[in-house]
Amino acid sequence: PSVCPQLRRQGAANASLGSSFSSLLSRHRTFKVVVIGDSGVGKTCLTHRLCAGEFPPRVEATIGVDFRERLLDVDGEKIKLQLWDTAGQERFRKSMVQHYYRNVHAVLFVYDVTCPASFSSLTSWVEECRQNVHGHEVPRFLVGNKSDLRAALSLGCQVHQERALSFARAHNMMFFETSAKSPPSKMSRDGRGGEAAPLKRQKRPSAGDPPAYSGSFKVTSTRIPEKEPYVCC
Ligand SMILES: Nc1nc2c(ncn2[C@@H]2O[C@H](COP(=O)(O)OP(=O)(O)OP(=O)(O)O)[C@@H](O)[C@H]2O)c(=O)[nH]1
Repeated sequence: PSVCPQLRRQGAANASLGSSFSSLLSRHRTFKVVVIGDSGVGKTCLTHRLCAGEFPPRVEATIGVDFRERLLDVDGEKIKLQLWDTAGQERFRKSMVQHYYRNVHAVLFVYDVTCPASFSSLTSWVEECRQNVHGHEVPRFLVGNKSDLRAALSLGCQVHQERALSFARAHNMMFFETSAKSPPSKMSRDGRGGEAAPLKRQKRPSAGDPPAYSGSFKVTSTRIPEKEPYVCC
């Protein structure tokens, strides 16, 4: 049957209104989380693990920034975590720094537990964050990565948890230690990398205390051979 052009136009307008309304409903709140730290500490591997559920078979130095997303269910609400995997090398990041921190909701400072130099650099990463995040406090997290390598190293070459914990306290951060490569399998629940779960509370936080935890990201124990070993110091 033929439909008069006016009705057809009206129908099309209703359909388009309906589809934009439903896309509005399915839109999730998005939280921008920026991941910062020296080159080689494992920012790409951690964010890949969190979003793809595996340790990446090969990685290259990040240039500028890579984006990864993960949908999370928080108290029944779906939220989108937008992870900004930033370049650790100065030459690949210098023009981008302001963009990293614009409208950021949380910052992850990553160091390598087997590389004390990457821990020493944290002071300048924290300072960079302070200079670029204006007007509001953002939650900040300290993440010690590559804990799977601890056993193979002498104690002198490692960053001790107590040291990291006191840094976290001094800078009002939560602290987690983890491995993007082979995390503790007992923390795995859903087969994907995901929520950070404190393993052991170091000290009960009180109103005056920064929240400090030692823990692990909940990730799978899939093992994929690395392309080439990364040497820190
Ligand atoms: N053993 C072990 N190796 C890791 C882990 N995470 C990353 N690596 C290795 O560390 C090296 C550097 O990892 P990336 O994720 O590229 O480091 P990045 O911090 O993103 O480096 P930039 O992109 O240069 O800033 C790679 O060889 C990874 O395979 C980990 O948890 N355990």
